[in-house]
Amino acid sequence: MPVITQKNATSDDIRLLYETVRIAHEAKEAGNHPFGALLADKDGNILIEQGNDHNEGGPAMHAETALMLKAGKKYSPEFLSTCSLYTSAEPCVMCSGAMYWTNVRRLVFGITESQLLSLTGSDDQNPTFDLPAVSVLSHGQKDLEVVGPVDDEALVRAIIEDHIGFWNN
Ligand SMILES: Nc1ccnc(=O)[nH]1
Repeated sequence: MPVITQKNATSDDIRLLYETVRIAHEAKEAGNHPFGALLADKDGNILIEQGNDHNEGGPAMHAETALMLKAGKKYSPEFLSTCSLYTSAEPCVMCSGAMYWTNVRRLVFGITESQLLSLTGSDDQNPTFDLPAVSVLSHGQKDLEVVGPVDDEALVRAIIEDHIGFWNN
């Protein structure tokens, strides 16, 4: 069985989650869904940024999956095992899978998928799952660290802001 460690966010994690809020906002301004993700190295340097890209890539082009596809092409699995995936909203089953296969071993997310579901409802464009990433990842074979949801009111408000009034539910 894999070891899934759940930890609290560090101040660096919070800083990088605010960056995902900015990326999500930029995605929304570009006509995509308000989701943002980034890959950071173990020192907290941003290596790749990626917003939701469904306009170009279709409905499966979630920010996290798009990010993992780029990361897996650019870096070795050994290096990626030392990196973290940061995302404004908890990755869905597809994106958790993309993280797993790309060999990124640390996940940091802001709000849960369940919280996201309460924002999107059954919107045609984003009929959100209600499945914790840990539930997916705990069925794999890799040891991973998961941080989230983050208990920081200001950050949660910042994440949610771009979703309010966005979804038809
Ligand atoms: N967590 C996410 C849900 C839906 N779309 C995304 O790009 N990301």
